[in-house]
Amino acid sequence: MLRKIHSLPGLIAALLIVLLGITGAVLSVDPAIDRLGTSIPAHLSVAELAGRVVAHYPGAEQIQRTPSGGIIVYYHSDSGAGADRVDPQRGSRIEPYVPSAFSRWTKQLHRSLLLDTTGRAATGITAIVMLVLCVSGLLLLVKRVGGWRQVAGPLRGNRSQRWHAEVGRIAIAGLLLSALTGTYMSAATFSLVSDGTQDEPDFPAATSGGPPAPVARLPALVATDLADLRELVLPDPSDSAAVYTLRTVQGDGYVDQSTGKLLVFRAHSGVRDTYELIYKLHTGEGLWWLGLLLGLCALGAVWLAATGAIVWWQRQRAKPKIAGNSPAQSAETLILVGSENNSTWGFARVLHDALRKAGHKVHTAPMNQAPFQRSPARLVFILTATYGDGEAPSSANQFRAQLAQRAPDPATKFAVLAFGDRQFTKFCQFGKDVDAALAAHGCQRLLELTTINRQSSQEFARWGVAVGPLLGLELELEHTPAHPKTFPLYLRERIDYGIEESEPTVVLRFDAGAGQPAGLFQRHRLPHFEAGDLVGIIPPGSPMPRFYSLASGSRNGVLEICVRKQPHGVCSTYLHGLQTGERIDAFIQPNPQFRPASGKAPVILIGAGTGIGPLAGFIRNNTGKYPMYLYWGGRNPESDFLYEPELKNYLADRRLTQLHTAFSRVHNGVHVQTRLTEDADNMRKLIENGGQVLVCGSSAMASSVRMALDEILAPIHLSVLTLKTNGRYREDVF
Ligand SMILES: Cc1cc2nc3c(=O)[nH]c(=O)nc-3n(C[C@H](O)[C@H](O)[C@H](O)COP(=O)(O)O)c2cc1C
Repeated sequence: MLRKIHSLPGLIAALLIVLLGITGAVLSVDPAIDRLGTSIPAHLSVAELAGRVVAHYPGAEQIQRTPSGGIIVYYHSDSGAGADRVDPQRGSRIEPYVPSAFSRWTKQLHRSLLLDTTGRAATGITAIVMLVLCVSGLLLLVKRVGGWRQVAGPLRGNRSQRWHAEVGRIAIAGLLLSALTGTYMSAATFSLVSDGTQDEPDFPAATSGGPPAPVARLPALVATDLADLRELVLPDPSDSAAVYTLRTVQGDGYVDQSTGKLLVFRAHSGVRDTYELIYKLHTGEGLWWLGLLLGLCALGAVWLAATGAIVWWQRQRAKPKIAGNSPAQSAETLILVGSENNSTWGFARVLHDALRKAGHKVHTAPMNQAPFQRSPARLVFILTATYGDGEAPSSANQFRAQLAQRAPDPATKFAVLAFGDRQFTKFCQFGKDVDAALAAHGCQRLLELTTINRQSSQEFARWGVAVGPLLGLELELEHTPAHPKTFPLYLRERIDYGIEESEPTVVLRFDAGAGQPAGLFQRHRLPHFEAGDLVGIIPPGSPMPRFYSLASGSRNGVLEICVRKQPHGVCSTYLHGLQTGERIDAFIQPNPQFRPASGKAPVILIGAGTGIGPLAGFIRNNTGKYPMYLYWGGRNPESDFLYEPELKNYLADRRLTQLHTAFSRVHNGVHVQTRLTEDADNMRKLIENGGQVLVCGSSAMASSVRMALDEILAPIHLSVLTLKTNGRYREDVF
């Protein structure tokens, strides 16, 4: 619902938001330019200024002070009427005052789209839409990150989602201010609220009628500071009944031209002061720095409209399209889906199709629409993502409450397939909660809960292999989530390890094929990537990409991965068989969470086996020589000390501060977690100094490391969970 409130009005008003954003940003520069060309004298009275101006302009009719402090004189002379910007110190001309036609046009476009009343109404409605977008966007952001406390924390999601949320949270205050003030000003334009400008003072009933005194000596003007002046309208000297009209920040009045007394004065009402404050806060007039900030936020609105449209389109593309969905009333099997960004639906569709092909009558629906009461189905598959910080995704946020009221028949068998990301502290938490809730209602598990990390096609296929026999079927579940366009890579170099241990591991270095003939629009250039990102490689004969952590960044000129040959592994066997010069097809999947934080705090890198790849990449790119400590576990130093020569060079040139290795297949062999425990004092010191931990390797190794570190950190009242919550513990686990 919240998402609909955010995306629908956003999409409808997107073009107007873009237009108002651009024109608002252009206009925001005016106050700063105006302020730049203005010198503001301290403690000058209106009388002094007017005296100086009149000396240079005997035909002066009006003196105006702009919100930025500039002084404009409107006058008539023998050559006609004119307006000049004047120097307040001398009263002499600086330059003719010619308001910019472009600026006026932009203002009209911003206020009324050059369409008069209809346009004003449209911009007013856009301001209200902006208000709705700001509030709903903020609530969505809070939901996304898992609570108000995490609002400033790291953002997750694909690139467009992250950019949308990142710019949104930076610009929200400015956009909210612009939207609120814009809405109020529109309401004032249509007299829905008062702006207080109608409260004019009454013209004085009588004046002294005496001869005009020099303006510089009129007491009411001597008593008015120039900083308070808005406008002084000078009287016609030939009319003895005429008066000065004085408009100031505090109010408006009339001054006798002979006695200089304030004949009438009417202070501005609270309504008027409020309107003027709102006007100032919207335009930045008189607050040039605020104007510039609001201008940047207005550009942010343009960016948000563009990225918001992309995010919406991506979500539409991934929307569920389930063919042959049996009615719930006749279905034998239910597939219930919990999803936020729709990718889980792709997996659900593959399961649906496979079961249908095997003759099952399947009904697939969002978890919030679980038809337990309407359906005779006694087999339920739950495929659900986790969102926020361990919470339900939007299509499942009512599920547990509904379960309490309308639970499935206890004879129902169920299996939960939980989608998540190991980078989160609460990995697949919602799936785990649902699994426990169904069991608590007496339903039987068909299979233990299975987790799928980062939409892994392989893990999904393995789950199919496990589920199939329980249903008396052979379930071949092949699903490849949409991936970016691939690019060719050519093997430039390979370094083989582990042959003696019969555990072949190879470091492969690819380039973009500088020596290959280029097509018309082809460039032999690697796309941008960083060490720690993932490369998806599509082996021949399988549409499923396999992901490998990158050991280099594109700035290193090569794409480097470290691959261990897996028994029966389709892709690892393919990669191990590659000869230099051969081509593969690949794409990059950014993994921005897995990077060393910039700065001087120590970085503790922990890995085993091929997990050294991205860690070696981080050290290679540590050109600032910040403290980096590597703890790495291998099998045998003779055969599989991966990156040995490079690591020695990094130690020598201080890109690496300390290297701790652990080998398991030697006399008294140990694993990497043992090294950590041996070095516990050092480890505690590094963490107390703000250290960050990056772990890469198998999930078994990562879990042993977590246990060892929890023990090491207990005396200083810290834990892996606390470090994870603070973004100081990151894992890349396979
Ligand atoms: C903002 C955000 C928050 C997430 N929070 C969690 C989480 O707390 N635990 C977890 O295991 N996965 C989390 N994930 C990962 C998703 O569950 C995972 O990417 C899932 O495959 C997305 O499925 P969907 O596209 O159907 O929503 C989060 C993803 C995003 C974008």
